[in-house]
Amino acid sequence: MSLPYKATLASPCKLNLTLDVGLPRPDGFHELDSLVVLLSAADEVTVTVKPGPRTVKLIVKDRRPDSVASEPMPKGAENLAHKAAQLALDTLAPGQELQVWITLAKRLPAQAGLGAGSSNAATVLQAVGAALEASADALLPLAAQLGSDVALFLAPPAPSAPPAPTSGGAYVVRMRGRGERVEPVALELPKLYGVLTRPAVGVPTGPAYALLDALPNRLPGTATEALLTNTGLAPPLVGAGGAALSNDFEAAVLPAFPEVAALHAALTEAGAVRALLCGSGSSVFGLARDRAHALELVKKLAGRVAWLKLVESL
Ligand SMILES: C[C@](O)(CO)[C@H](O)COP(=O)(O)OP(=O)(O)OC[C@H]1O[C@@H](n2ccc(N)nc2=O)[C@H](O)[C@@H]1O
Ligand SMILES: Nc1ncnc2c1ncn2[C@@H]1O[C@H](COP(=O)(O)OP(=O)(O)OP(=O)(O)O)[C@@H](O)[C@H]1O
Repeated sequence: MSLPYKATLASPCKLNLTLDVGLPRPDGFHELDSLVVLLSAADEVTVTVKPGPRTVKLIVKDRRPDSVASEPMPKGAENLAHKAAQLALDTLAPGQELQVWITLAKRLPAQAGLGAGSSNAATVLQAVGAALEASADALLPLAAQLGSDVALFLAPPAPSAPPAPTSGGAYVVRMRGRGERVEPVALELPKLYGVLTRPAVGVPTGPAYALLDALPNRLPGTATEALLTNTGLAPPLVGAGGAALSNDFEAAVLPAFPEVAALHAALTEAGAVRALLCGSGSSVFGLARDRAHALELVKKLAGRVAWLKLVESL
């Protein structure tokens, strides 16, 4: 262990290309089946691990524009980045005189379905894990304790997993269980471009699942399995009008949140190949044919939506 350790890392957001949500389990969580890519839009996390009295110190620099900054951003022990550091210290270095200092430059909106808080937690886990020379396998159970979405942000994949695509395509993860079971998928997806948008309102995750449960006679989607089995290695995501993309939350969240539905419609009207709700919302992704098309969408929508960003898959 070589201390002090210091790293500044991008903490990216995610996009569920498919999101099939099962019926509620006895523990209240929902069984998921989802294909996920990471997107270029990111927060920035600087982590320092050094000898000293056991403490976790967090500085949050809130860089979110005012238009999407109304959701609370915990600055102390409630912040997922702080929780991740505390959990990593307690589990990986019990009793050792070590401290973790974190600076979180927050750019991504919260309550957006982008998993930004989960990503922050995973980034901190990775940094503290690297400082303490912990194995990737040791971090996975910690991720699951912090939130359902945290594991998917723990890259690189386990050594036993198939390699990520090498042709400049997207790195795709299949997420199952309540979200904690993740495996890289050898899908040769082209790099995806699009515009990521968010209305002024956020959608909290728990209530979004409750809205889904309240839909009468709801049948969980099967888009993930269909995409993997029917289209083999080259899913025509962009070519087929984005028909392979799917999110079960759209049927519940769009009718309940008019601002989200309006944004979804605005993206379609602006010419996106497909407008897709991000996770449980409130962000909406507009899929573009290529980078030039994504830029065109940004120009059309600029000034009309609370937050937007040109993004590409990682
Ligand atoms: C919608 C997604 O973004 C899809 O990737 C995730 O499922 C959200 O994951 P997350 O924000 O990490 O969720 P957690 O913080 O673990 O849980 C928040 C709440 O969402 C609900 N929840 C979450 C995950 C899941 N598989 N089933 C659920 O029912 C539960 O009510 C839970 O209390
Ligand atoms: N580091 C953090 N970044 C963002 N939110 C955080 C963080 N730590 C705690 N939170 C709390 O978590 C809530 C939701 O965070 P997050 O951004 O992960 O939700 P989300 O965009 O809905 O993502 P998900 O796709 O996981 O549902 C916020 O409203 C905030 O109170």
